[in-house]
Amino acid sequence: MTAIDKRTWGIGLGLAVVACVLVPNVLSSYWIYLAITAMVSAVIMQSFGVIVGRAGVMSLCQMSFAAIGAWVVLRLNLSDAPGGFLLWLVIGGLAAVPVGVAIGLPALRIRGVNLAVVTFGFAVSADIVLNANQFPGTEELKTLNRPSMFASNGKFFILVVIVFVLLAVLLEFFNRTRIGMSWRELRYSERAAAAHGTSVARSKLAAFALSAFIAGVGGGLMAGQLGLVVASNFSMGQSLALFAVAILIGPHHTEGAIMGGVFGAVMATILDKLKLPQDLGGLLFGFFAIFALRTGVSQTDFTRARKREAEGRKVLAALPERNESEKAGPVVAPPVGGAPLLEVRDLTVRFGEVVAVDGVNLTIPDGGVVGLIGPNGAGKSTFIAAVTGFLAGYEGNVVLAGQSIDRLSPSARARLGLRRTFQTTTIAPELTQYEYLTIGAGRKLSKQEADELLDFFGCPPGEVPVSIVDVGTRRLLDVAAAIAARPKVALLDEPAAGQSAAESLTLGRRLAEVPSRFGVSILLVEHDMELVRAACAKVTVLDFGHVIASGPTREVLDDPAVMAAYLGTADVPLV
Ligand SMILES: Nc1ncnc2c1ncn2[C@@H]1O[C@H](COP(=O)(O)OP(=O)(O)OP(=O)(O)O)[C@@H](O)[C@H]1O
Repeated sequence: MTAIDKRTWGIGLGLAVVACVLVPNVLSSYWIYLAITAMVSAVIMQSFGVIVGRAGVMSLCQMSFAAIGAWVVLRLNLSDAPGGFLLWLVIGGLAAVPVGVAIGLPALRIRGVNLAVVTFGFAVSADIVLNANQFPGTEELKTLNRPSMFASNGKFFILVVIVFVLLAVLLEFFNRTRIGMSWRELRYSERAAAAHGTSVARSKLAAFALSAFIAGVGGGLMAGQLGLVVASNFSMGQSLALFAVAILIGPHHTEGAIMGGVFGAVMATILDKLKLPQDLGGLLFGFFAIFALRTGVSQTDFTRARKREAEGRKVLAALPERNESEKAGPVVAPPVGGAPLLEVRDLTVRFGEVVAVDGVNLTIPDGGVVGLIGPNGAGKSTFIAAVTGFLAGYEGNVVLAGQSIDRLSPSARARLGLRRTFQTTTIAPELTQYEYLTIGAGRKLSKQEADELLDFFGCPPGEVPVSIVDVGTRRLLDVAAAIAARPKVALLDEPAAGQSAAESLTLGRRLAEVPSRFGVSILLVEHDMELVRAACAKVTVLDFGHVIASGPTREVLDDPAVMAAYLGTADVPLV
């Protein structure tokens, strides 16, 4: 935890204590009740924070999970189950988890609006079931038994604050785990997350499970506040309105969850006082949320980004000027490498009638840097996609360190030591470079290790946020993140796009150094021949999906057939 994090946590906890002292002792019973409503909503907002804010999944059924929590708590209360309210709260939260996972299962195949429809469908079904049935205790008029310590509304407010803080701590812990970090990437790009070794399925299901648990606890707290609940407390309209608030405010940050809770409670009260229908609140939130959905940036994200960017700009302004020859570093002979490490045999990829890769054989030696070149549309990116598992239906074999990996998913291949970068990078702009390197590495990096990597690839200092880094540097950061994982082989797809000729040559020299310095062998797809000459001892040339030449770089690049393919004098496939 950084010093800033510690300070923020200190202030947050201090404010929680102040609220627990002031609210019960200073406010009137009406405002205490409203404060409880706001904090219960804030807990439910935390559940939106996980699924919507972190994982970027459009879930419209969080109130249905809350209903499950409330139902279980009231059922246990009705049968005077042992353990009391606090234990029932946990059980209520846990009861929502399997349902959350079940709703999350379709999320493994669909995303975006389609997934929103699935979750909305569940909310509608839950609505119908809840309206047709009463919550436990309603018929018997048995209201919830609060623990004696938290019996009064003032004391119950303190309990809700404690639960909120405990959940905030749990989330802080979770956000630092591998799965929690992966959510931040998942929100922007599932394929980038998979390329970093994240199991997208596990990561999404974990988000559904955790958010359902928190919503279930929120529902239980609502039962504790009201004594008895009715179906309309958990209607799909409520889910929609809170979803809109979540998009607008960004409850994945603790202050956002509180703001969302307060906003929801206050808006309901204002509408009530003005004798306006509550649905108007949902409508208003929805209207504003459209703007947040369009930009993908919530209020808290925006505020935090501005602060971070201002600090990042200061760091950039203080950097000493370095000329290109200083950055270039030593000239290293392109490494030939030793025994075969990645072997691709007879690889064929078809897209309908188009044969994008046609029986390609290619070997990356241990400790070597091999180039894969060819004109636009030759099949280079398709080759990388197939080898790394992103195109499942290929023919041929891919063997990594003697092990056939054809049946493995992209994330499993990444975890075995096969990393890739993409032609278009989609790094979450809210991350700092340090954070992105950690996600790429899949482990905690020491500051020294991260600094060394960033410096080696010519990226700015780690605390600079990605949002103020130019596109060319983002590509270098992507390469640094792939190397940070210390894979066996990294497959780099045009890493020099967006670089000047001098920067490109510098990158070539650096890549030549990677095997000896980081123990990573490389397949490099590039159009910049100077870079290829600087980095690669061997080159394979593709044209129309076929290998037209392969061998030592200098010989291959001087081959007339290769020149013809590049200069366009060959108007038929060269086989
Ligand atoms: N998803 C797809 N569906 C259909 N055809 C595709 C698909 N992806 C690639 N292709 C086709 O496969 C061929 C090879 O494309 P690929 O992107 O692999 O070439 P490339 O060598 O990487 O080109 P560039 O240098 O422009 O990136 C092209 O004819 C392309 O149109």
